[in-house]
Order: sequence, then structure tokens, then C-alpha cells
Amino acid sequence: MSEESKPEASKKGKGKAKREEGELNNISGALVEQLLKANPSLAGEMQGMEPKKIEEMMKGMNLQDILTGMSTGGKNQKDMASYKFWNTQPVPKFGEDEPLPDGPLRENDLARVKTVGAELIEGFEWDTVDLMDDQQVREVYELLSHHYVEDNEAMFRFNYSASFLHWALKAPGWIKNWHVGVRVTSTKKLVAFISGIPVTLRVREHVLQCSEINFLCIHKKLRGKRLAPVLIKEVTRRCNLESVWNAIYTVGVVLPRPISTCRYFHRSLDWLKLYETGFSPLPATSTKAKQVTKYALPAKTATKGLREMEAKDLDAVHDLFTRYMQRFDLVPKFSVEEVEHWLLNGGSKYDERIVWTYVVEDEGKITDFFSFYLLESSVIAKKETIRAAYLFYYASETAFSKSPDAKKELKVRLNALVHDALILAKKLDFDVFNALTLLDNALFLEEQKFGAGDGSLHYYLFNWRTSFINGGIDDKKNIDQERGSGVGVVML
Ligand SMILES: CCCCCCCCCCCCCC(=O)SCCNC(=O)CCNC(=O)[C@H](O)C(C)(C)COP(=O)(O)OP(=O)(O)OC[C@H]1O[C@@H](n2cnc3c(N)ncnc32)[C@H](O)[C@@H]1OP(=O)(O)O
Repeated sequence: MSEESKPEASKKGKGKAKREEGELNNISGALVEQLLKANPSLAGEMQGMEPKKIEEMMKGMNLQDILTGMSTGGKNQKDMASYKFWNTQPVPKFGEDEPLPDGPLRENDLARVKTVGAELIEGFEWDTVDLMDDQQVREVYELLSHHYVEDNEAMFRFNYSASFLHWALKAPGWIKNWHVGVRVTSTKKLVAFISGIPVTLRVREHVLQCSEINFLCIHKKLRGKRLAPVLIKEVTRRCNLESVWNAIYTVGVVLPRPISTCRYFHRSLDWLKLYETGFSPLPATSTKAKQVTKYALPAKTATKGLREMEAKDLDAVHDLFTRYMQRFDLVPKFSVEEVEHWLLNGGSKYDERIVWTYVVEDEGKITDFFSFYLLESSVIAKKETIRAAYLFYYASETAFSKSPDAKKELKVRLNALVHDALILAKKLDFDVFNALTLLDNALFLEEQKFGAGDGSLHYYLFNWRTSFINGGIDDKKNIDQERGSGVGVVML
């Protein structure tokens, strides 16, 4: 948790409060030291643990796991054998030796895919949620708004709006059968959900037709009953039926085995509101007035030629986006139609606006664009909401500069653009601006006064092996400006 901000339920769960390295007694050894250096939060975990137990815990980790300091131990990670479900799935295991060539982990055989779902326990039934029906979208909204991701202290919960769900789950090419629900047979109440949407990904040099899995949610009363694996297997079956054998998903907890890990950062826009809702603490060395001044922003943007993106910009933005994305290892390959959907708010057909995109036009040429989307979080005890802007996709021609100072130029340009994004978000009444350490974000987070959150977001690929992709942080979870990130997929 940063001194400055106590992030809300940042996407997919939270890290926990940091523990001190000094808490560890009795244990020595170069590997333990190395592990703790990379992941200080393990110190508390190991406190008072039998050396043998520590040895056992470390057996399941390879050097990559240790050095990332993310895909290792802590509250989040169990030893491989305890992942009773994930152990049976085509995902890379902890402790497996690298490097191996990139490729699938399981053979694809359409003939072996079951045509009906596994039976659910008595009293429950499968359903395909029809998102063309507003009433059913409302049901998903109700389930998520009461039971989806919360922070560790259950102070904040994501509040994905109905408009957001329309946008997120009906992307071009969406498949109704991938919106999987579980209902109570007698009342038809929706009690669990998982979704997939089709996406073409490039993972290093391979292009994969994937499903992007999201919104896995089980009613609180049905937790701990091994329903999640049943839902995951069902959505897998439905994807396989469409000959889709790979998936991408992000989760706040460690599962076997992340292909990358990014960290959340938060930039206060309305510090006082964040303080009053319990989101941001008042640092001991500061005052309320100082905090407000620290995060004050000018009234007007500064970039010449900055304006909202319009439909006429689609081809130019698509072209710039595609070229910019070639610089990363894990990226979505969007068609023009997908760019329109994701950046122009699905053609603005929803009740509420979800995404804002701005372009910079210079003598008729689009040189840059950036976008952010709205995702509210409920302040559970206060019946209030925090309006959070999440940095989405962006690109800049500056990235293609041939100058020896190219990186510096990109840094200057991105700082100017993101500063304007903050000003616009503030004008739109957002309370906080969130970003991960992916894309080129490492170049501007500190300068734009983003504070480190305690949440990490782990990226996973189903049925695909590839070596670890840098997530924009070093082995101490600090921003890594030098290496940056290879991750170019922003998950909602
Ligand atoms: C080709 C196509 C492939 C498509 C599929 C690709 C894979 C997609 C994978 C899904 C991507 C989702 C992306 C998102 O939406 S991430 C957002 C997840 N949702 C939430 O956090 C909302 C609040 N929490 C809940 O609703 C429940 O706690 C959930 C549903 C998370 C677990 O329910 P419950 O707490 O009642 O647990 P259980 O007793 O049924 O099951 C326990 C087993 O489930 C494993 N578990 C726990 N949490 C997660 C998790 N977030 N991803 C994957 N696995 C998870 C756990 O390690 C254990 O397995 P193992 O340790 O024994 O092995």
C-alpha cells in the first residue's frame, strides 16, 4: 500500500499490506536472502516457519519465479500440488525449467470436446445469459455489484455498470454461448457467471485466436465449494467448440503460472474525496491542504491539436495503434471495427459513456491518441462511489523517432499527453486516475504523481507456453524505466 493512496479494489484483487524484511529470524541461506530481496512480503510468511517447510515451499519455485518476486509465495501462492484444479489444466507449472520453445501445452481435438456441459450439483442449472436482453444484463450487473472483486478490507467493490457490461461483453465477433451463467433451478436466480470474448493476440512472434476470460463471479454463499473450476471447465468447453484453444486472463492472485505481472498505480484527482471515503490516507508528514495542492491541475490542456477522437479518425488511429503495438510482446491485434468498438464507445450506443479517446492532429495528420475508461467502485460502508478513470490504449508517433534521444523524446511526449489526460479526467469529474505498469507507462507514472498501489495484476495464458514478459517493474516491484514492459494488453 502506498503512503499516498489506498487503492480501491484495483482490478482483480489486492495485494496485502507490506511486511518487513526484518521480521524474519532464525533462517539463513543465500537463496532465502535472494528470495526475500525479491519479495520482502514473504518475510512475514516465513516468520517462525520450520526450515524444512521453507525448503519445501522453495522447491516449487524456479529462479524466474524467485526473481520476479511476483510469481512466488506470499499469501497468494500455494505449492504446486495444492493447486488441485490448476494442476490438471494446460498451464505452465511453477518450478518447470525454462526456456522451452513457445507453443501449446495440450493437443487440440475437436472430436473429443463434449457437446454438453458437466452436470451441476442438484438445485443448479447452466444458462447462457442473453446480453441482448437488458433484463439479463441487469442480472449480471446485480450479481457483480454485490459479489465481484473487493479490496482486502472489504471497503471497496467494483461497480461495473450495465453499459460497461454491454461494451465489454459484446465486442466485435462476440459469441453468446461464451456468456455462461449458473442459476438456481427453482427460482432461476443468477448465482454465478463467467464470460469470454474473442480476441486475436500476438504473443511474441505467434498469433493466436483466443478468448479473453473475465467476470468470473460466484455468489458469496456458494464460495469454497469448487464451483469455480466447474465454471472454468464449462467456458473452456464452449470456447473449444468454436475451435478456440487458448485464452488470456488476468487475476489478482497467483495461480500457475503468470506470464507477466504488472503493478497498479493511482493518481489522485480529487484528493479530499478520496481521503473522506477512506481511499487515501493522510501521510504523517503532510496536511490536507498540502495534499490538495500537490494534486492540483491546470484548468486547460496544453497539447496543440488535441481533440476528441471522431469516426473519421478511425483508419489513422488504427494504423498508429498497430505500429505502436509492434514494440511489445503481448498485444491485441485489432481490426478497424475493434478499434471503433473499444475507442469510440461501441458507437456510443449505451446509456452511459464508458470510454473517452482523444487524438492529436497536426496539419491533418493524427500523431498521437490516448484513451481512458470509467469504472466506478462502491464504497461499501458509505453507499458512495468513487469515479475512477483507467488508462486504456494510447500511441504516439514520437516512438518512431530515429534520434539517438528517441526514448527521452517519447518520455517527454507521453508525460505531456498523460498530463492532459489527467486534466480532462478531472474536468469529467473523475476522482482518481489508475494505470498499470504496462505499455510505456513506466516513463510517466512517477512524474505525473501516480502513487504505487499494493495491488499486482498477474497475466495468464491458457494452453500456451512462453517465457516471462517484463511487467514494467523490477525485482523489488519498483517501476522499471530502463526495461519497461512487454505487456500491451489492457484488460478490463
Ligand atoms: C481455451 C479457452 C480457455 C478458457 C478458460 C481460461 C482460464 C480462465 C480462468 C479464470 C479467469 C478469471 C478471470 C477473472 O474474472 S478474475 C476475477 C475473479 N473474481 C473475483 O475475484 C470475484 C470475487 N470472488 C469470487 O467470485 C470467487 O472467490 C471466485 C469465483 C474467484 C472463486 O470461487 P471460490 O472462492 O468459491 O473458489 P472455488 O472453491 O469455487 O474454487 C477454488 C479453485 O479456484 C481457483 N481460483 C480461485 N480464484 C480464481 C480466479 N480468480 N481465477 C481462476 N481460478 C481461481 C482456486 O485456486 C482453486 O483452484 P486450485 O487452487 O485448487 O487449483
